[in-house]
This record gives sequence, C-alpha cells and structure tokens, in this order.
Amino acid sequence: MLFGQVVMGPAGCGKSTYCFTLQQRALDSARNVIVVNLDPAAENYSYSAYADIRELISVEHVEEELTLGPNGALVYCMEYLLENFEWLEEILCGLLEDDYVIFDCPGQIELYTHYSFMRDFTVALKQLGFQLCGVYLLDSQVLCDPNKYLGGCLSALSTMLQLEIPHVNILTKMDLVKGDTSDNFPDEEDDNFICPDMTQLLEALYVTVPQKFYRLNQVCSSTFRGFIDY
Ligand SMILES: Nc1nc2c(ncn2[C@@H]2O[C@H](COP(=O)(O)OP(=O)(O)OP(=O)(O)O)[C@@H](O)[C@H]2O)c(=O)[nH]1
Repeated sequence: MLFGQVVMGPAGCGKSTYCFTLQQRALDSARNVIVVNLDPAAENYSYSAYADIRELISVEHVEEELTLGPNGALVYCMEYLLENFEWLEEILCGLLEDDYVIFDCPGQIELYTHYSFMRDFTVALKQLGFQLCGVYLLDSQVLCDPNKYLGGCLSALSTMLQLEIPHVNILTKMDLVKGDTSDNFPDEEDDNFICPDMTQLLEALYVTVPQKFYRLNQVCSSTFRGFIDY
C-alpha cells in the first residue's frame, strides 16, 4: 500500500512551502518523501519534484492554443490530467512501499468546492492502492477576522465533504499573526485563539455583519460545532 497527502488550500496559503518543508524534514530522518506538482500554472517551487503536471500540460500552453482565460485553462488542464491519468500512473508505478507521496494542488478553491475533479482524482489514486489524507491549508490571518474565519471554515468543510477522505486542516504563516484581532474575537492571549468557540464566532459576527445575516451565521456556526463535536 502507498501513502500520500493531497495538499490543498487557497492561492498563496503556503502549499508549496509546506511540501518543501515536509520533504526537508523527511530527508533529515532518511525518509523518502516524493512531491508531485499538480499545479499546471506553477512556475516556481522550492521542493524537488518527482513529477510535474507541466510536463504533460500547462496553463500557459492551453491559454495560447485554445485562447482560454487562466481559470478556463486551469480547469481544462485538470480534466486533461484525469483523461490521461495513465501518464501519472506510469510515473507512480516505480514507487516503493515505503515512499510517501505529497500531491501539491492548485490554489483555485473552486476545483475542490465546485468541480468533481479532485474527488475523481483521489478515487483514481485509491484505485492505484493509495491510502490518502486530505491536508487543507489556511493562512492563519483568518484567525484575526471572524468573516474570514467563517469563509475559511466553509471552504475547508466543503472540501472535506467533497473528497470523503481523512482530512486535516493546517494553519500556515503563524509567524505573521500580529495579534490585532477583531473586537470580540479571541486574541493570541486566549487559550482558544487557534480554535475559537462557536459562540464567540457568532458574537463577533453579530457585531461585524448586518443583522439580516444573523440567522445564516447561526446555522453556519452550529454546523461547524456539529462537526467539531462529532
Ligand atoms: N512568513 C511566512 N511566509 C510564508 C510561510 N509559508 C509560505 N510563506 C510565503 O507565502 C508565499 C506563498 O507561499 P507558497 O508556498 O508559494 O503558497 P502556495 O499556496 O503554494 O501558492 P499558490 O501555488 O500560488 O497557490 C511565499 O512568498 C512564501 O514564502 C510561512 O509559514 N511564513
């Protein structure tokens, strides 16, 4: 059996940096961690890539050939990857049982929330014998703003439900958190800074969001609470 992580999250949240760091940590402990770049628009990443979707297809190429915009080209590339999955299968079939594979995914969250691509991709990997974990990265700036926190939780939850694989959320860039938290929201001094209580979230939203959305926010926060308790 092969093990792997599917690393997802909004653009710029730190996915490639996370993959690089994990690869370096593994090297230090003499473990082989393989990173596969699945972002057809990625030009720079610091890890050493075992495979790169850009060898199959790139956003730049699709934009030129099919005169599509960046988002349309990205969706085209991801569908192309699925249709030509044997390209990846051939590369991955050389792996050993102990190898651990990290898939660095694109940052357009609609790929996880609106399209079935990522789900179909993980199903195809499972058929190759992969045991997968979804890793959803969020910039820790969301901790300073209840509106961003609500949006971040919704996107992470929606991704988890779409993929139906074990799921871990990770907050990145903690070194940049300055503690200038919005009123009524826990700050760095609070024990529940990393995981605000849902009552606190609702109270903070009550102050910042128009009243007509109160009931909606109440339903959202009770949904999150349900998943936390579960
Ligand atoms: N200060 C700080 N900067 C970070 C951290 N992680 C990532 N960055 C920076 O954030 C920027 C984006 O990081 P990436 O790793 O490229 O993010 P990404 O999610 O792969 O970006 P996309 O591929 O565009 O979706 C880079 O300038 C990184 O150096 C962190 O923990 N702390």
